[in-house]
Amino acid sequence: MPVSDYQMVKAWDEVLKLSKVERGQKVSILCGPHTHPQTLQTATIAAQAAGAVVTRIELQPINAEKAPSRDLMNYLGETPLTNNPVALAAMKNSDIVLDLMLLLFSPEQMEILESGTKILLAVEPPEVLVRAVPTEADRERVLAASKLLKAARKMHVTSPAGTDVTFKLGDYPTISEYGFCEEPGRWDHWPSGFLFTFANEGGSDGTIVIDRGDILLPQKNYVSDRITMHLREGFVRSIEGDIDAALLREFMEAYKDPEAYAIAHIGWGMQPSCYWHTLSLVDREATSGQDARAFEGNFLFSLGPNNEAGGPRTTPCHLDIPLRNCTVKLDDVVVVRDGKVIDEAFQ
Ligand SMILES: O=c1ccc(O)c[nH]1
Repeated sequence: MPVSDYQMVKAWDEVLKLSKVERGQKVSILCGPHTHPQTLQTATIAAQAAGAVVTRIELQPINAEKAPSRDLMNYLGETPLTNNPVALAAMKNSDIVLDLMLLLFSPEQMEILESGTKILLAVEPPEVLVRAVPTEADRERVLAASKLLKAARKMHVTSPAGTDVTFKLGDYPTISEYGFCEEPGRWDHWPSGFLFTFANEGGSDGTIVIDRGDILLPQKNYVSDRITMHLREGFVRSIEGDIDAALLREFMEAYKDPEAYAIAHIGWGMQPSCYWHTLSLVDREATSGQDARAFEGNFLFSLGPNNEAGGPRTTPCHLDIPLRNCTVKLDDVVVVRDGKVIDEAFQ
């Protein structure tokens, strides 16, 4: 349903409080012509109400000639912040940046975070943001799970559809997303509620079957016939299936970048306020698909860049693929069984 400004301001109030935005702090709101006006206006009001010094930084979009669609995650890495020292300096001098434009997987994002500035990404439409306002409980639950993921040296994922893949772990950090930034230098995404790490270089082997009903992002569609990926030494070596596989192959080939086939982040969803089915209810261009990334019990794997975690790959081709009904095992502990999160594993 449509969201009232009052409701959206209250949602921002909660998120800014959880992010410890205090009187006198410097809040920069990064936006572009595609930013949702209600999100921008209510973020500005809530930041002022928190007593912050508020600056809006509007940047013009780039890469339209390179990206196959308007989706914000269709072409990552270069952003309107690239070669813009004026805006970069403003953000490095802020306590928090509310990113309503999307900097994900960009060197500039890393540079801003290293300066101690917090970055909270929020590009979902207001009705999604209001439905999935984060809570302290989300943070505690995701952090409890991340303790196990940090200590794991192997992830084994299976499914009735035929997925049977093993990832060697330990070389990359674990990233927890729970929708707010309470520590300096932290990046988060509202809404979220999931966690992931990146597989060791060359350490991913086996088969991933994207089953009927599983989701491809940024395509934002439910796969209608199975896609089978064979992985060897960290890269997808073949993508087999019918029309969905052919579309995915052509999408990836268009980037002309071998790094597009590299396994990137792997993890699972833990957000009870996000759902598998909602993608069928929203305008595809209005959402970046966070419901699909965060819904409880998915196994989420991605392909492409891993610079976010200090890895060497910066390919602009980034796919996020959440699967249902998987069983995820860390060393010998099952954390998701048949698509259900096993909370006892994190106690
Ligand atoms: O929130 C996000 C969104 C995309 C992604 O690849 C990771 N986390």
